[in-house]
Amino acid sequence: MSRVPPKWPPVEVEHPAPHPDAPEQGTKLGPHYAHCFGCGDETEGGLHLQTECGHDATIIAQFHVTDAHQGAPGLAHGGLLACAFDEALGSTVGQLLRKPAVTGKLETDFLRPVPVGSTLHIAGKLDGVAGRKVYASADGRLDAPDGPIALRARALFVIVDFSHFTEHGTADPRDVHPDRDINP
Ligand SMILES: CCCCCCCCCCCC(=O)SCCNC(=O)CCNC(=O)[C@H](O)C(C)(C)COP(=O)(O)OP(=O)(O)OC[C@H]1O[C@@H](n2cnc3c(N)ncnc32)[C@H](O)[C@@H]1OP(=O)(O)O
Repeated sequence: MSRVPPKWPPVEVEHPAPHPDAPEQGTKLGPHYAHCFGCGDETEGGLHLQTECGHDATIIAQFHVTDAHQGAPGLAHGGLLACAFDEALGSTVGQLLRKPAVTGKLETDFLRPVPVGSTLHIAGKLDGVAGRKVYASADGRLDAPDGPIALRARALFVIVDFSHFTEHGTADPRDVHPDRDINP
């Protein structure tokens, strides 16, 4: 089976600089929402992704794989790994562009099994913007920032108005103000 990916990004894009308010390199980023399955600290069975701002406009996320994340005995479930990338890529878009966005498309290449007990080091970056479409990608390395690549993912995020979260979800409209026009 060919593993040659299609052209990425699939359309002509611009390469925006990170927003002036994007966090500086080394900044630890807490959960954007305590009940988020990907990063929340009040979700018992969640992924508890821990993210920080890396160098060269990257967002680095660490996912510690536990027994709660198994698919096959001793191995991480692929869907949960894809979820970790969704979260890491969403954080990359939100933190670097400071605009609310949702996942439109997520593609994941699973290159190596990810054992329980390992830590996946995910490095996300922006690949370009075309109107409301934001293209981002990430590599996930096993047990070290320079470990072997276990997964690769590419995603399209679509910039939305904050009302996306109040009309379709239960976000509080009072949370909207000019300094916090990002995902709730
Ligand atoms: C600090 C903060 C941290 C924040 C940290 C946040 C971390 C959160 C991480 C988790 C993120 C999630 O999981 S978000 C949850 C999962 N995702 C969702 O629930 C999204 C559900 N889908 C939708 O709501 C909608 O389909 C939208 C918003 C994606 C798009 O609808 P729309 O607003 O009507 O716009 P629409 O015209 O359809 O699409 C806009 C453009 O994108 C293109 N487009 C849309 N979807 C696709 C697609 N699958 N594949 C190709 N292209 C697509 C369209 O062709 C169009 O291109 P063109 O005509 O302009 O060329």
